[in-house]
Amino acid sequence: MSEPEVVVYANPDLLAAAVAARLVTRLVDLQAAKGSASLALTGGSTGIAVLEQLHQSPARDAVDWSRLDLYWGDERFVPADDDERNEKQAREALLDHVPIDPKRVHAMAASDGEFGDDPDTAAEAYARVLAAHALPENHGTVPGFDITLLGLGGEGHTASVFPESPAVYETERSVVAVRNCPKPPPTRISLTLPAIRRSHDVWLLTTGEAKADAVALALSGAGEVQLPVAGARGQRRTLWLIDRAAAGKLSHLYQPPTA
Ligand SMILES: O=C1O[C@H](COP(=O)(O)O)[C@@H](O)[C@H](O)[C@H]1O
Repeated sequence: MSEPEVVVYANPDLLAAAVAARLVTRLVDLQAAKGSASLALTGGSTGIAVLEQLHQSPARDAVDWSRLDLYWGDERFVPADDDERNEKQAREALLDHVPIDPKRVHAMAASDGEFGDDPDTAAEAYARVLAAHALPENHGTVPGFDITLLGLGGEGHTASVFPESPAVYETERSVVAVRNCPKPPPTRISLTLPAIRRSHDVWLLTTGEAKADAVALALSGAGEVQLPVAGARGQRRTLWLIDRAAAGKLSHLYQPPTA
């Protein structure tokens, strides 16, 4: 498992543009090296801002979108056309604007979808999707995503794994239903921390002073039960890509150079 590395950007706009550029470079390199790439998307303000930046960037055409598998780290369990849905936001920000192969877009079910209004059934179905795409070298039932993008909450949740919730104790399942979330909407589907940790790279994206305590705690050895984001690590690389405000309670070593 990799140790966290931190990159601090001066402001949220710069962060979104720089992460979009980093994504293009990494996806192009992966596709050149092995033909295709896999990316797990996040919801949340910073993750969606990155997708919007990618949409605006001419460099997006360097990616072969037809050779990309897309997954989600979590989903709000609402109807398909609900504006809260992470998939809907990602489609509007980017996916509707690039020539992606629809068969390679692996979204979690909506509450009015084929599994009905039962998040447990929808979570089990997504676990089966993951298992079907796991390769022998993944040694299990989860694909080793090349890149997993994650956000975090001020209380330390990541994906939809909240502090002290049943999901944070899950060690067997790759995907779980989550109920009674402190952040609305209350019902969600989420990858578990063990599934996230199968990723090659985990990129944690966040901005703003409201996240500064969680960032500082996660990077100073907090436990994942109290602060789930502390348990989000990649096998190859764990990158914290944050703005100056979110880095406000870290040591000066993490601060960007002053202009
Ligand atoms: O609800 C969610 O929130 C988190 C963080 O969102 P942010 O707007 O505070 O950046 C996100 O990581 C997660 O995917 C999403 O479902």
